[in-house]
Amino acid sequence: MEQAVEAVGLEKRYGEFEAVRGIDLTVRTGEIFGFLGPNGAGKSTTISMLCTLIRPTGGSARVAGFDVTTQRDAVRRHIGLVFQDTTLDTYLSAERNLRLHAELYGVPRGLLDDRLRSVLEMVGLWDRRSHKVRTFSGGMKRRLEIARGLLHSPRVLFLDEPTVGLDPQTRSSIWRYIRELKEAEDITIFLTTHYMDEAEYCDRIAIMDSGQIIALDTPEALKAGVGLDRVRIETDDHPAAIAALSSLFGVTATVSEGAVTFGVPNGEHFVPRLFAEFPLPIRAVNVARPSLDDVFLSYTGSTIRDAEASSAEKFRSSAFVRMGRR
Ligand SMILES: Nc1ncnc2c1ncn2[C@@H]1O[C@H](COP(=O)(O)OP(=O)(O)OP(=O)(O)O)[C@@H](O)[C@H]1O
Repeated sequence: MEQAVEAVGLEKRYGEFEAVRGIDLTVRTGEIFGFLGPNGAGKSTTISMLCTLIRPTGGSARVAGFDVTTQRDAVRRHIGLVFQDTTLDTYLSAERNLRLHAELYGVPRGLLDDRLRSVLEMVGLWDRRSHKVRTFSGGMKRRLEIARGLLHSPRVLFLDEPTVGLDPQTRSSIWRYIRELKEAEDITIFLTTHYMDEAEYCDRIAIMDSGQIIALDTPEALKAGVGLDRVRIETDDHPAAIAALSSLFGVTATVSEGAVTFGVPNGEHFVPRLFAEFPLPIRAVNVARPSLDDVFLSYTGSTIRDAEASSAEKFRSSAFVRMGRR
């Protein structure tokens, strides 16, 4: 069976700046594939190249079997898009928006009514089909966009940050639809997110940082690869605690978010030893299995949140320099 997405050395440069640095990637037909990374990592740029919205400056990619540079129309006919900014006509009804899209994509008339009903039912909007979109909440609009993206039965559905800006309840309902979709349709879903918890729902994820894929596997395998549980302890004397941890157990600890933090291979076996042998009072202890944030941390040395904060900082200081130069 052909792969849903295949990229080889895919690259996008803006002048000197390499937004995407020659990535290799294969997405299997039928999987939910997530692209995870901090703001500015290159996720949207990659997805835009795969959707033929921007042209690569190097490498190649095929989507649904078609080349994104030389067979752009064929790629477009076989994909659905849901992007961050809404492109719905809010003065029209939900159904009208979908019918316009169907015309654009040449959905056969004989199939349209059934298809319209099935996608609107899938996202729970069949009863609201005749309402104007401007009366819809943010979550309903996003669901309608997902329905629209599916209307022409695409082979690959691209979702760029499908839940950004939505409240937690709406986010989880969007995810319910995405998972149901995978059961109901013969489709591959390729999405970007910077929410760790959402990446957990994907069959496989690629973690992206500074234009490169730094890890690619199932969420479980990536977390298992970290190999260490994270232990956090609160004490009255952090430097003494760090020294004791090093001399007694040979672990290297640091202070993170106000607690002494370190990794050990088997957290639940380590904690009883800690209480038995540790020379200082322990006020609180917390043990956690590795998260995807720990995966990111182990590859890049910083958390996704820190990476985003530092890229925002870089942006602010370059804006400041630009302003100063005026
Ligand atoms: N048209 C452009 N010209 C110059 N630089 C660009 C352009 N588009 C994107 N970039 C830069 O490319 C880098 C990657 O951007 P991209 O939007 O792909 O990141 P992202 O991972 O999708 O982040 P976000 O979640 O914020 O969209 C960023 O540093 C961005 O500033």
